[in-house]
Amino acid sequence: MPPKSGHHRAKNVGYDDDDMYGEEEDYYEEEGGEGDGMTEEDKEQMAAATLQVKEALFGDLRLTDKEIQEALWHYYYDVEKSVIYLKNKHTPKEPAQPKQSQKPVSRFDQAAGAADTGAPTGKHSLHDIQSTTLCAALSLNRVDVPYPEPLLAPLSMESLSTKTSNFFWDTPWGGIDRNRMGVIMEPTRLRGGLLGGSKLAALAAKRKQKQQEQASNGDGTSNADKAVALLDRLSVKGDRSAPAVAEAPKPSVRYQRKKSPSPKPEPEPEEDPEPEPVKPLIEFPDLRAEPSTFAATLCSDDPAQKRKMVTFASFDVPYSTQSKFRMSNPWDGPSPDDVVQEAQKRGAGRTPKAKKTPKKTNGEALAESVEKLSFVDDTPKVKSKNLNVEQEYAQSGLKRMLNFVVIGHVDHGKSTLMGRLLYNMKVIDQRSVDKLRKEAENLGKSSFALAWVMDQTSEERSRGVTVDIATNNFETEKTRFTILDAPGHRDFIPNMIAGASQADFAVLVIDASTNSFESGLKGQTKEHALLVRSMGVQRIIVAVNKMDTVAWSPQRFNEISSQMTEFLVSASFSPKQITFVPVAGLTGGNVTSHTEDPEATWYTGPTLVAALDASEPAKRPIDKPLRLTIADVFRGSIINPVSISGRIDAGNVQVGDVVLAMPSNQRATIKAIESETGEPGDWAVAGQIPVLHLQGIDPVHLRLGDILCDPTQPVRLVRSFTAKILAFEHVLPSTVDVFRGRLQAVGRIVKLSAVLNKSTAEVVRKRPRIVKPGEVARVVVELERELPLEVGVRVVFREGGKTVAAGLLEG
Ligand SMILES: Nc1nc2c(ncn2[C@@H]2O[C@H](COP(=O)(O)OP(=O)(O)OP(=O)(O)O)[C@@H](O)[C@H]2O)c(=O)[nH]1
Repeated sequence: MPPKSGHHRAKNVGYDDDDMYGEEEDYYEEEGGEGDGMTEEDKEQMAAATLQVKEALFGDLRLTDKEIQEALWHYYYDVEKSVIYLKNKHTPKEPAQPKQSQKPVSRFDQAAGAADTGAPTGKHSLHDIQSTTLCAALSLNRVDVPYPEPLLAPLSMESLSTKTSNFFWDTPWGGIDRNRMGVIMEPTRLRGGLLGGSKLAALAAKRKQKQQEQASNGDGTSNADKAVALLDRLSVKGDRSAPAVAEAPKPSVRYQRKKSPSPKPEPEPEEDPEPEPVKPLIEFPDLRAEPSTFAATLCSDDPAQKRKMVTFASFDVPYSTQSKFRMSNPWDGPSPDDVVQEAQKRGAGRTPKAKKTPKKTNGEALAESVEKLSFVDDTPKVKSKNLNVEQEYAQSGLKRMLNFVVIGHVDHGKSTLMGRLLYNMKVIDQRSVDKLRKEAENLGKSSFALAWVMDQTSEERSRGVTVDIATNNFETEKTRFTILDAPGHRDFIPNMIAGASQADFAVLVIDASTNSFESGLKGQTKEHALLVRSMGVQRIIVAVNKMDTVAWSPQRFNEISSQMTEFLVSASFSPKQITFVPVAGLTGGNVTSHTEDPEATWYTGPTLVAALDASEPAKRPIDKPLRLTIADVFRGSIINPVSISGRIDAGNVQVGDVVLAMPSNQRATIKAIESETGEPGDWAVAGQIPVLHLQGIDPVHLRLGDILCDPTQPVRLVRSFTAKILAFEHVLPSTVDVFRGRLQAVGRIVKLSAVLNKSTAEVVRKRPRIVKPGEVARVVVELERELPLEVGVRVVFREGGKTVAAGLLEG
């Protein structure tokens, strides 16, 4: 007998036979000692219990002590249970009742009965469906698995024929096509595991077989009890004290152990715990839908089944059901591309037939006509008056016209001086000057008020420097002047060059205040002077400015004059063409009238305006072919969509003339002409800077620096040229930026031909390796792109932000 400790433990929990077997086996091996294993206490307890059982039987049964003790051992000295057991076992049995249904039916028998008959006994319920469906879904086998109580609710015959789809007949998706319903395939072979091929299943099968044999032998009375006992063993027992009226002694393999001396109970039928898997005993109603193609393909081992399902569930794509689709061969006939190409071939050479235009709505017609209107150039053709412009100019009695460029180092007072000039010449009124002064004061730049007469952009005003050429006009009694105010900052030298290229003469402004003149010499004072000379400017007026800051010192004035004369003469200016005027642009001294400052009485020379007026204009090549350098392009005006302004270098123009823009090589007609002062006119001549309103040309073909020329004698586009240059820096064969007015291109000095005499232009030295600053030389230049250049035009070479040389194109 096992010791008590193991006894209690085994009774507290109901285990599966498999579990108990292994567990107990280990246990006995540990305990396996000699003798019956009963302690003295056990023996006493057994003897007392045996007496009690005998008393309880009252001699009803003649039983040996061994039989009684066997029962007591089995029921752990429980006298009551042992008595019941013994009575049941040894009381003669009555013949089996023919109506088993009248007997209390255990739950196991309910399930077993269902398996036997294949017919459920109760009503169809949701649980039925769920249980059977669940079983099918999980185990994929039909086995006699003990179900939880709710799942064993009786099934009706009706449910047998019930399909899963019928159950969902009232759901929104109940009418789904059969071939679109999900299917679970039953595997073709049994799987192992608890629900498929466990010992439990085998045991149940064996028991069922035994029951059938007993029933056939007429011994079916204890089937139900045994079934219940089996069920009880399969569930956890929470209450051992509950009466077990029909409970049979629990069959246990432990008593069959070799070493156990205890009396052996009756041999149980479950001798063979590992029977072969047998056919499932419970046949559940077949609620499965047909497997889907996917499931059949994936799960089924049966190729025939797979084929069947594929055939069953395959369906045509929608449009393939149309006979037209089925019958047609997409490769019949030519491809769409072939059709198009064939049609194009046939249509080649034929005049296209007028398309049948669909009838338009009023709105569409209106929109179309408006669109047409916008593209129709309704500008009337400009007719030329065929004037003799040279004769017109001679007879016009116009004042002579002079353009001058204002140059000098940054902040030496150029714009202020010009502002004062314009103010004194009544070009701008006091109100305008007051307004500018106020604005300048607000920005803390009150001293710049007069400069703002010329510097009109916000950038120029906020930075206090001139950026681009500013133009303005004024007149004296005999001359109409155009001012070209150039920026003094070295960053804007290309703009200064553009201004210088339009000028007849130059006004060089020098700050007379201490150190400013000297610093200017190192800066742009000399560079500007050299540049304008190189651009063909011969006359120069030097305005020694800010004389108020040096108390109109004649010494300072003379000092500056002498130094600058020396330099300018060295730069090829004729002394006769150089004029010095002491001025104060801010206060207006000597600008248009002599200053009243007593310290300035020593100066008796001309005022600035007088010096300007004393200038002689260069000879105007009015009779030459037209050459106009574009200085500005305007677009967007409704009346005049495209306009340009620029100096006429040579020739003349009149309204109705056709001009050629180079290098774009586009023609345009002159629609109207305005003078520098905005007065309309019929013609303009060389030396003037008119505004020309053009038609018949897109503004994209017009850029700053381009040339408008006579279409019959156009300017040449060149890639290589020879020039006579004045060197400002050492000149070597190298890459340079070539400027022609505002036109610019990258070029390379490929050859130093000769160093020339400055006055006579005779060759001094052939093929020099280098040209020194101040020397005049002949060089050959090649350009990266074509520029409109011809003999006599001025070019400037710059390198690394510095002007290295400037000169005249020779060929
Ligand atoms: N005292 C005094 N200051 C002057 C005179 N002329 C100009 N200034 C001042 O000099 C500063 C520069 O004057 P601007 O006219 O802007 O000089 P700028 O040469 O035109 O300068 P950029 O165009 O940028 O090269 C301003 O503050 C002027 O008020 C002058 O005659 N006397």
